[in-house]
Amino acid sequence: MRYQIFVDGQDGTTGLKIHDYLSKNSNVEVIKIDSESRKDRDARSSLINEADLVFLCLPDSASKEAVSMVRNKRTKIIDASTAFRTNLEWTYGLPELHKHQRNSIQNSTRVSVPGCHATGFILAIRPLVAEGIIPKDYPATCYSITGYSGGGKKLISAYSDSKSDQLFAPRHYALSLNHKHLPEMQLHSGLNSAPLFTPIVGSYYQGLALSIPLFPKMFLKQITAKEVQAVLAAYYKDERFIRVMPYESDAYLEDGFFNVLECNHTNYLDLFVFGNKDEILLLSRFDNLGKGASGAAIQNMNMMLGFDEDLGLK
Ligand SMILES: NC(=O)C1=CN([C@@H]2O[C@H](COP(=O)(O)OP(=O)(O)OC[C@H]3O[C@@H](n4cnc5c(N)ncnc54)[C@H](OP(=O)(O)O)[C@@H]3O)[C@@H](O)[C@H]2O)C=CC1
Ligand SMILES: CC(=O)N[C@@H](CCC(=O)OP(=O)(O)O)C(=O)O
Repeated sequence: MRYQIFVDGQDGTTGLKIHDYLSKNSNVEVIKIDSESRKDRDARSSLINEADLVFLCLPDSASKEAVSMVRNKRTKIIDASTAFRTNLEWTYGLPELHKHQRNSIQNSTRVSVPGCHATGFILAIRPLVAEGIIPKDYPATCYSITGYSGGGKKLISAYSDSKSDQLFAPRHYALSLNHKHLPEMQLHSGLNSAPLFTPIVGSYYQGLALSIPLFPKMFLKQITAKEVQAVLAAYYKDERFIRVMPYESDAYLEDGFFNVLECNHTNYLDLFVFGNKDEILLLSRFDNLGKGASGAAIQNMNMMLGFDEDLGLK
């Protein structure tokens, strides 16, 4: 049997990338909406209820509207927006979160895809909170550098169409310190409060690296950077897509610089630990359109439909 799949938001950045993946999967049949009807409520509703699984690749408000249109118990939903990521009736689509999460996703009909920055933060810090190394009330901070495709069609066209010098420089944003990923960062990291988070968008298409500076003197246990690497390596040892890199700070620099693009076009998330006796830096690197969005969405679909979790992903 081939599963019927509909992508609401099929012509957007995340939707198009999901289509690429689906086109290589012979177990699914993609049903499409006419482009000019893509915002027509009745046309969308009809396809949503026809499908076995629907990806929502829409702004939050349109995602909520789509969910309200489901009239049957069969249709499973994977939502890429921020709308349901902290809704406890939904399952957070991060199978590597802890040992029960994969099972929850497999049995769920409503899964939200984590935000890209949130993915990088949670996967790096959560094991250290769970292992009683970092206290729950640790005042965490993090910063991120990301490609402009994370901003969807609007930001992509701003970067592709403009010749403004400003766009050649990295640019901070969310400086009111209220980035939309903060609630999920708090809920799923195990920390009592959200980190102080400052993202930076760069003049390149895709690829993300999120850094978390840490002071071990504020930890519950005394531990070196090298031992932190070992804790993360043990925590993720059976995870196909999380690669905890060996503790070799200098090995990751090319001519003195870190390569943020190395995981592009894959579903890998690489975790690095750098440090000295007084300071530790956790760094997660991945493709914002891969493990940060469409790759993660496909990984969730594979689990929800009973395929191999890595089917079509590399
Ligand atoms: N880009 C990324 O890296 C990531 C994005 N996300 C999230 O995924 C969702 C989609 O993002 P992204 O693909 O980047 O966004 P895009 O802006 O690239 O695409 C969104 C698509 O949704 C369509 N759309 C808007 N409103 C409606 C509606 N009412 N009914 C039907 N279609 C509608 C748009 O139509 P039109 O063609 O007219 O613009 C567009 O094609 C967002 O919630 C975003 O936050 C999540 C993780 C990463
Ligand atoms: C450059 C840029 O604007 N990036 C987006 C990331 C998009 C993303 O992962 O998240 P959502 O799914 O929550 O939209 C941002 O930081 O808001």
